[in-house]
Amino acid sequence: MTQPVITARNLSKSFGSFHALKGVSFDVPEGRIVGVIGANGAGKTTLLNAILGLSACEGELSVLGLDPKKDRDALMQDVCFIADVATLPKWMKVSEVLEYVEGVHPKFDRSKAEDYLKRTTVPMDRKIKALSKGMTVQVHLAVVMSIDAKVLVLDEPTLGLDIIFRKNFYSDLLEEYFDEERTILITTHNVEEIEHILSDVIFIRDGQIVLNEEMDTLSSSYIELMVDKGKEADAESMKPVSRGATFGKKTFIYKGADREALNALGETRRLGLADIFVATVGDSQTVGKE
Ligand SMILES: Nc1ncnc2c1ncn2[C@@H]1O[C@H](COP(=O)(O)OP(=O)(O)OP(=O)(O)O)[C@@H](O)[C@H]1O
Repeated sequence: MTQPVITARNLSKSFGSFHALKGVSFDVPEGRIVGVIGANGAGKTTLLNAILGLSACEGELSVLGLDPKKDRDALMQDVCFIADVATLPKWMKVSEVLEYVEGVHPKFDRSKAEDYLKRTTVPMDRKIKALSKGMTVQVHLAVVMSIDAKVLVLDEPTLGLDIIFRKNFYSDLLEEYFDEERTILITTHNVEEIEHILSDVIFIRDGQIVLNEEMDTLSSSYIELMVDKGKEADAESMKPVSRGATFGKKTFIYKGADREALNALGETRRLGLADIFVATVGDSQTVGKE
């Protein structure tokens, strides 16, 4: 078996007395697109920053066989990222940003970035400070998508972008950028927009991983049942993981239950990732429900 691209063992991070990551362990193999999903303040950015060597953590962490904190310069040859605060030098023109990245990054393909930007309304000769918020993100994404990296880390990459660009971005990411030699880690609160591209999902709550599963396994194991009147006791006996109500009927969510048996008790349906998150992580935490 090939080495995982990312290996984390018992990773912890504290800010003063506050524990933002509490003993997190996981592996990410090559060629996966992993969604890191969690509520506000759950620890997603803290985890991604550790992977990028931007902050020191306790525990063991290896990315492409390197220690991100000690070997950050070497790691950045093969790792690319966009943080939720997309910043670019405000005084530069868009064309100068591309020129600059071309000068400093040997794996940057300028013509590819220009092609991406041709599909937008971003003017090449405008200064970054004169772009709209969404346009700045578009420039940043065009740069990142044009670097031949092994690991791409995207922290809320589409914040501030319009819906059409967001859809196009994710389809470009899957169709044009991704291949089995690349690995992508992505966080977003718009879970519905990314669930179709994910191969794996990690749910984080209060600095801990509460679920780490392949997307296919996850979506096939959760079923929602809208219980027929009079069958509530039978539905309850099949041990739902969460309970709710819609249109005056009880709705129960099951993990790994026999769908045939559930069909006899009412209407069943598969759940989307946002609903699975709410069912497993809890109603007090919200994600993908904006
Ligand atoms: N530099 C810091 N100093 C103190 N506390 C911090 C610092 N950075 C993060 N935290 C705290 O750590 C926790 C996790 O923050 P983090 O940014 O990782 O959350 P997140 O899951 O990315 O949230 P969001 O979805 O809101 O971006 C939060 O409670 C946050 O306030």
